Formats: sequence, structure tokens, C-alpha cells
Amino acid sequence: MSEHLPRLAPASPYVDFDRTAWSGLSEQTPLPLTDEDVARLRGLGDPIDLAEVDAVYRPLSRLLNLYVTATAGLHRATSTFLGEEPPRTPYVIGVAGSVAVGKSTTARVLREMMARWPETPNVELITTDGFLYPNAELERRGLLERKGFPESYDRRALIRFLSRVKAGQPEVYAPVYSHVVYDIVPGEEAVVHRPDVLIVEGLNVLQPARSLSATEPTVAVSDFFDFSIYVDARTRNIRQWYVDRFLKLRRTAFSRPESYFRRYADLSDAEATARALSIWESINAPNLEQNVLPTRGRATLVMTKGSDHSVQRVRLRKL
Ligand SMILES: Nc1ncnc2c1ncn2[C@@H]1O[C@H](COP(=O)(O)OP(=O)(O)O)[C@@H](O)[C@H]1O
Ligand SMILES: CC(C)(COP(=O)(O)O)[C@@H](O)C(=O)NCCC(=O)O
Repeated sequence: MSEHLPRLAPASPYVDFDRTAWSGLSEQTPLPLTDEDVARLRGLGDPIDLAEVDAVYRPLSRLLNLYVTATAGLHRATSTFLGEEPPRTPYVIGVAGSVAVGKSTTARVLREMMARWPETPNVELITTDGFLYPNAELERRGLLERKGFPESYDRRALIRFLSRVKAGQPEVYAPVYSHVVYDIVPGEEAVVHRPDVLIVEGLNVLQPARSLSATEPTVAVSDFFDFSIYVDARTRNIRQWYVDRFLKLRRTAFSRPESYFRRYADLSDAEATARALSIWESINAPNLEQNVLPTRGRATLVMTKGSDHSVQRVRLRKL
């Protein structure tokens, strides 16, 4: 019997758009940013411009606005059913992807776009590097060469932070990481004030659930997400972006007196390229391959960049 059944291709959970099809969506949505806004939001080495924001982020912000509104409706339905006041629950968006892929630019542009919608004027942004263990603790655990790998984060603290934000606590604190000092900054804290939307950006935000201890339930950071975005590109392009950025950082962050990388500021192009490639191949590439890329299929939306950083393809989860 079964041999007469038609062979079905495995259904993809995604609907796939090329750049033109995606940018043609939600044409009625106004573009609220200017050239100056985009210049301010752009990360080092990221050529993003207003045309890119118009083509990629205008439809995305419209979609998210629809989702935020629909989710609020769902919360109201639950409250009606329970006979309670509807809670003010922040809508949480995760932004994942490799080191140097441009997550921080994506997160900053999204923050600015979403804050222009009347439903979500207060959008806050947090990066998961604040939840890395301090260098001294990483050293104690033998993890100094594995910064960015899942085990280098205090996952319990990150989950506690997200559950407090989701519970609508008025002020929730997170530790702060400095890329310049290459460590957690003692005594510094970021505060989240019950935002309409919280964007959580980090390499490993889509890691599957793991149990925190034998007696606690398994829980994933992404259990707190209403929506997630994976910023994707070919590994060889990301590697190039990482090296290009490393060369540029010599004249900026590396040359600051407090920089952990001060010794790299005076390297020649050839020496700096060799150093960047060695860090890439020993830490960031294995982490991408073993931990980050395998989580791509868990994202609600995957945006794929071409070699010039522009988004060429968008996949949106429909199932
Ligand atoms: N060594 C460094 N010194 C100073 N800033 C850095 C350094 N490495 C990365 N950054 C900055 O930190 C931010 C996050 O970088 P990264 O984790 O590679 O993510 P992404 O490039 O995907 O945003 C970027 O704005 C980047 O320019
Ligand atoms: C700080 C990072 C782990 C990224 O953190 P995220 O905010 O993505 O959690 C990464 O940018 C990084 O610096 N990786 C370490 C590579 C190295 O040891 O140089």
C-alpha cells in the first residue's frame, strides 16, 4: 500500500524570499531613519546604508510590529480566561550568529526601527557577553581559550536575568563586558527597565535546553524568546570580515592604553593578519561550526548576507 503513496519532499518550516521579493513586502510602511541614524548605528567594517535598511529592515520591523500586537492579544486572551489583569510582559527578540557577522548592527538597527512604532516606544538591548564568566573564573575552569563557547557563559545568571525581565520586574541588572579590556567590568551593570521590547544579542542565544543541575528543570535561553533572528553568511566571508575588522581595530580599540590587545596595535598588516587568522581558526571557527551554526534551524527568521554584507535572502518560519 505504502509504495503507491506519493513521495513527499520533507516540508521546510520556512518560506524563502530573495532580496527583491522580501524588500517588496509592506510597501506602505514608512522608513523612519535617516542617513545620519544609519551611520551612527553601523558597526566597525559594516557598510550598511539607508538603502539596505529600507530593503531589509523596513519589512522586518513591520512583521515584528504585527507579531508584537498579535502576542499582546494572546496575553489578553489568557488574562480574560484567568480573570486577571493582563501583565505588561516585554516582547523578547534573540539575535544569534557568528562572531563578526554583524549581529550588533542588526540588533541596533532593529532597536531603532521598533522604537518608532507607537506600540513599542521603549526597546532595550542587551548582549550576552556580559554573562561570560570573568577571565579569572574562565582561567580557573581552563576555558580562557574558549571564550564564546557555551560553557564560557554563566547560563544560570542569564536565565535568571531573562525570567525576571519576562516577569515584568521594574529593574533588572546585568553584568557588563568590555571588548577593550577583554573582561567583565567589575562594579558596572546594565539595567533593563521593563521595556516594551528586549533584544538579546549573542553568539549562543539559540543553544538548545540543557539541565542546570540534576534537580532543576531543563531550560533554554530561547524559551524566553518570542522571536529569534539568525544572521547568516558563508564562513569564508565571515572569516574575511573578522580579519578586516582586526586590522582596523589596531588604530582604534587596540591602541587605547587600557586595551588587552595593546600589543597588537603596532603589528604590520602581515603580522596582524596572521594573528587574526590564528584566533579565528583556533576559537571562533570551531565555535561557529560546533555550536552556533547547528542552532540556525531553530531561528524564527534567518537573514543571509552576501560577501558585501548586504542581505541576499530571508527565510521566515511559517510552521
Ligand atoms: N577586540 C575588540 N575590541 C573592540 N571592539 C571589538 C573587539 N571585537 C569585537 N568588537 C566589537 O564588539 C561588537 C560585537 O562583535 P562580535 O561579537 O564579533 O559580533 P558582531 O560582529 O556579530 O556584531 C562589534 O561592534 C565589534 O566591533
Ligand atoms: C565576546 C564574544 C565571546 C561575543 O560574545 P556575545 O555577546 O556574542 O555573547 C566574542 O566577540 C569574542 O570576543 N570571542 C573570543 C575570541 C577571542 O578570545 O579573542
